[in-house]
Amino acid sequence: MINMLDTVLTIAATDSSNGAGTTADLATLNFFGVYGVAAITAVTAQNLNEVLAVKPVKNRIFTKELQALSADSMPKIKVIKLGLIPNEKILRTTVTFIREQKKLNPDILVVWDPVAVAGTGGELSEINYSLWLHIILPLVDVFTPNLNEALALCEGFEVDTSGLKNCMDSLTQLSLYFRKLGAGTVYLKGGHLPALINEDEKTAKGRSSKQGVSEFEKLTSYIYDVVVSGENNDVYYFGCGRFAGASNSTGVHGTGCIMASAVAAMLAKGYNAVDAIAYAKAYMTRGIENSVDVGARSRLFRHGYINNSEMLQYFPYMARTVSELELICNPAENTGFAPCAHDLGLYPVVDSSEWIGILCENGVKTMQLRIKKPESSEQLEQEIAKSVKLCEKYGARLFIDDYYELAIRHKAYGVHLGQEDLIDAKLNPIREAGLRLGVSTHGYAEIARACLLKPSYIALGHIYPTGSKVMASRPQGPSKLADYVALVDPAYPTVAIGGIKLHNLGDVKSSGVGSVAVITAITAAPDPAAAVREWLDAVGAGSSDPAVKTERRGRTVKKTSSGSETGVSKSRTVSAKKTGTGRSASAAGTSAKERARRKSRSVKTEKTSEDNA
Ligand SMILES: Cc1ncc(COP(=O)(O)OP(=O)(O)O)c(N)n1
Ligand SMILES: Cc1ncsc1CCOP(=O)(O)O
Ligand SMILES: [Mg+2]
Repeated sequence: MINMLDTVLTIAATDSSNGAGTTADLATLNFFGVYGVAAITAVTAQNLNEVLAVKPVKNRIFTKELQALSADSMPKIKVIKLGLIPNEKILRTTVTFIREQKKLNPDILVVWDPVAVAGTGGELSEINYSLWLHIILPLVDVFTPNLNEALALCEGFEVDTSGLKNCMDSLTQLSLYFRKLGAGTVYLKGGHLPALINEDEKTAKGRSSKQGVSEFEKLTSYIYDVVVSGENNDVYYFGCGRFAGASNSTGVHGTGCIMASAVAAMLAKGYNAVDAIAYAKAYMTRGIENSVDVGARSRLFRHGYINNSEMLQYFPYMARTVSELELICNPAENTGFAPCAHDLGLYPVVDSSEWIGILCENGVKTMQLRIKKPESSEQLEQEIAKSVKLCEKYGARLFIDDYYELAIRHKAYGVHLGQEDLIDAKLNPIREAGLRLGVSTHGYAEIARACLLKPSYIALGHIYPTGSKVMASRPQGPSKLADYVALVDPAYPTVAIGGIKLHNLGDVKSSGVGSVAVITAITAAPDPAAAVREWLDAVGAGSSDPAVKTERRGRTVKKTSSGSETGVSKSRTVSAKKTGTGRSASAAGTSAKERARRKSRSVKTEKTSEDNA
């Protein structure tokens, strides 16, 4: 169903082939469930081989289009997406219009896809954008150039292609150039990178490989996009396989327009820029993998309604450091963490071994020791050691928050780490010691990062306002929680956290989440033992653990005929393997209807001996 109030205005040209331009923009917006309106800047005669003609509309008509669309009789525009602008007259009118709109509504967002040349090669605009950057970029919230466009706009910049690290640093510098000129989030798409690497470098990089995958292969077998966003210029790397099916063509027609429209749609739906980009990339991968070869130079993108139950296989991976990004290039070594029960059930988070004792005695089977201000390192270690012993005695799963080295030393069941913790944490020792890893996420981009690390479970938060932790993001709410669960389940066990109380538990359970983590609902209860029992009745203690360590789910990275690897094959199993046990009837949110729906899904599940237990 389209939400008519989430309105996106596309300012762009028509494309007679409907592969790109305003009609493709409107199609994309439609498939994302937002309402699209268009102000046409030019009429182009194009097909999948070439641009035959570009005819700008008269500035007088263009001005009238904008006037009509911003009238009170129309839904309020939330996002403006800029595509092909053929000449300076139209550009001036556009800039004036955006300034006026931003004055009237400071929340309006602008996405700019700097179209100058068609994918098939034809010149589309007579504007020298380099001269306009300082005027346009301060008005732009998300700037989405591809590498060729970015290099054309930053004359003299040379991308360092000597290895993945240097290359990512170089793309970050290029993105920062646009940020300094005023752009909000810069989303630099790196698909054109291989064309910048010369033959000599190929052999040199092949020899310099340490891990069996040459630097050349790393740079050419995958696509890396760089996103720079936020006050601190936070860097996000998005990586995905390269689509092998496009090798006989110039690519898929219209991807720049469609991608920018998908980002605009997600912004209109209220997602932040980085989450919008993560989801838009998944939409792109699905449409590109299913694109149609009609025997022309470029292929036709295949649109479709978004449906989270099938989107995980198309999701990009996100990394915050280049060493994390390397995991994409070494899929065989990226084996993932030990699996845990698919439904962890009630999951109280407490700050002392005394609390751990109370939980164990009252039948809780999953819990976390989260000590934020230890009295001393000795006291911290003693508390961890004591808690591990208690949980061993009662057959309960104990996750240790943050202190993974102590968790390894004392052989806890698992560790819980947040997005910031992951930047410095050494994950190999956790994996090698067989401890489970739970990872916090707060939206699509962080889920994309969690999926790269292949944790034992994914925590989704914070669902409601919480007084137990200062949060950088907004509460997700139960509807987004349901979307996230539909995306990652059954590939990963899920845990909901943040502000969950008995009065909102029904909505949380309806999402199908496998576990509910709470702090104050139990620790601030007048009778904690009674509260634990009440919560256990409502949520359940979760299912039992898998009997044996099974193969971690992950993308099947297929070799293409040229020998390069691609993670884009249909046969990949990113969402296909459920390594946990079957769901217990009392598991959070698992209604009979929901279980039946999941069973009928076409995902293969891997049974363990306990599935039938
Ligand atoms: C189950 C669960 N989910 C989320 C968190 C939060 O972890 P993190 O983001 O690292 O924040 P701190 O708890 O360390 O403050 C959690 N601990 N447990
Ligand atoms: C640690 C943490 N991480 C996300 S929300 C949260 C606090 C949850 O506490 P409460 O259940 O009291 O809202
Ligand atoms: Mg933490």
